Amino acid sequence: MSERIGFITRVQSFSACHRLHSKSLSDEENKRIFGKCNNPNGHGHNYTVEVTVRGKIDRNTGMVMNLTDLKEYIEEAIMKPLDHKNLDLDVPYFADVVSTTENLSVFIWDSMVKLLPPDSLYEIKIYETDKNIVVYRGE
Ligand SMILES: Nc1nc2c(c(=O)[nH]1)N=C([C@H](O)[C@H](O)COP(=O)(O)OP(=O)(O)OP(=O)(O)O)CN2
Ligand SMILES: [Zn+2]
Repeated sequence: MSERIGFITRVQSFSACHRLHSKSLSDEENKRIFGKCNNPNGHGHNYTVEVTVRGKIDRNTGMVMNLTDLKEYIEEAIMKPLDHKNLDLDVPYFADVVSTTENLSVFIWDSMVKLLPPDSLYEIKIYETDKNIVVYRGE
């Protein structure tokens, strides 16, 4: 039988607060562009992240990857740096990067890719709210 390619996804939720504010824009521009999300004292989200890994379904184990290993990588790359944090103040990456969900997806991609086997990370999908969803595939 030829090799089969599978996709596995693990879902993880975390809570964090942030403020959408760009240091390269004036206060007026920040207020105009980001509106209520530019509130000086920030606001919070219960984020849900889907991490999808692509790979060969191993003939011996029947797995693309052991989901128990994926769970540990997610703990390192997502939960430890982000859960119950102020993204802008607690995560050095966001000191000069606006903490939009697009940029958060890039941060998570860059963190996950360091832990996973080469070329295995397929997609990071983040639900910032029930209605606001961002997908990043490393491009
Ligand atoms: N392209 C992006 N636009 C916005 C982002 C983002 O990350 N990328 N983020 C925000 C705010 O941080 C915030 O998430 C918006 O929340 P809110 O408007 O409350 O969310 P909903 O649209 O789901 O709420 P409803 O008011 O119920 O529609 C803004 N833009
Ligand atoms: Zn927000």
